[in-house]
Amino acid sequence: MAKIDFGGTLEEVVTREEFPLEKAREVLKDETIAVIGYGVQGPGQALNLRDNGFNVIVGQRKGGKSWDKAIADGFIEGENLFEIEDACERGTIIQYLLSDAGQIQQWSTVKKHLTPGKALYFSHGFGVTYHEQTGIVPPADVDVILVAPKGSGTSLRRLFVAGKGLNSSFAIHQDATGKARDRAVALGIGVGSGYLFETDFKREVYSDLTGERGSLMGAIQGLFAAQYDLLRSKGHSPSEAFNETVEEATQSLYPLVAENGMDWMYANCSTTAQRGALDWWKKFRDAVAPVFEDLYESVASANEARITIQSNEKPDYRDGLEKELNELRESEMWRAGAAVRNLRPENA
Ligand SMILES: NC(=O)c1ccc[n+]([C@@H]2O[C@H](COP(=O)([O-])OP(=O)(O)OC[C@H]3O[C@@H](n4cnc5c(N)ncnc54)[C@H](O)[C@@H]3O)[C@@H](O)[C@H]2O)c1
Ligand SMILES: CC(C)(O)[C@@H](O)C(=O)O
Ligand SMILES: [Mg+2]
Ligand SMILES: [Mg+2]
Repeated sequence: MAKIDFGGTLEEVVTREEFPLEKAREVLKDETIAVIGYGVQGPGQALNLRDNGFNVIVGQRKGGKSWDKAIADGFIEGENLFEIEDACERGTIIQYLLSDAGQIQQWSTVKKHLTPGKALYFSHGFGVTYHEQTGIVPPADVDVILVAPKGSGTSLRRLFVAGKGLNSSFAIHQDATGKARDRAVALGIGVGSGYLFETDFKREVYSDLTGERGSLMGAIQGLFAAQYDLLRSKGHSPSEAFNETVEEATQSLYPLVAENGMDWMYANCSTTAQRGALDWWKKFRDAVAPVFEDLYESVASANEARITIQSNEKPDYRDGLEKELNELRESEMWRAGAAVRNLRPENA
């Protein structure tokens, strides 16, 4: 593995140079990879694996939009698209990509087909780490591995098509065959990862739940809303408030951060902006630090897992979720956002 200096800490990562696609194909040449679930990660991983030349089948509950999407993506019923149980029987590697709640409900079906020597693959440490809540305890004679792309399945596919690659973490929970590590890394390369860094199931789920509730999704909406609401309350127009809060961030400044880091983005703004940002960022950090402490505690105590599982068990959960997403979409800030997006020259 390549040793990389991450800000002073040496870590080993797997790159495409040392583990090229040809090697991944060799490791998995006799495997049937059954991707179970065709929601968001399922399509990204299944299509990338298929395009990379692996033997992929899809298992998905028949009927409904995920099944239809698999058909639209070229999977053929009875050939490489099956009901979940059928695919689990055929697969030598079972990529368990149902929703985390769906994994609990289908576990007894999947477990039946985990015969000795197969591999059970997750893209999240959730089911195994919170086994007391999920009941997911794999049999001892199968490999249990993880490859967790660090981003949406939509981005995994888009970046692959563009010739780029999302980074993923990987982990080995159980090595029953002596091949678990090679299988995990080969699958990580096969699904289109840019590079792979090692973790374990618990660290993956703790960091992932913190990230998505925090700076990736929850905190960012909170920060945007607080600034937008302030500007509106002080008499600024919606277009001004939205542009100064969201549009400039996503369209102008975040791409600069992605390209060359925060200091470089700062250096490409005025000295006035730099003075202010350098003076204020620590105040924001200190204000939210206690919230992040609460968040991590809620993750580590399994409280977040409990909330996720219990809310998903409600029969009307999907309707409620849609209502909450709609509330966000219909808020003034995001209606202003829709208008702003329409005004981008490329959308005109
Ligand atoms: N969404 C992402 O981009 C993303 C990113 C990284 C990791 N992950 C992880 O990947 C896994 C899959 O996540 P996802 O967001 O793609 O899932 P999802 O919510 O899109 O669901 C995937 C599929 O599960 C099926 N499903 C749900 N409940 C079911 C049930 N009870 N019985 C049968 N089928 C059922 C649905 O038909 C759906 O097609 C999860 O472990 C998740 O944490 C997701
Ligand atoms: C895409 C994310 C947020 O990284 C993933 O963790 C998820 O749960 O969907
Ligand atoms: Mg997640
Ligand atoms: Mg994530």
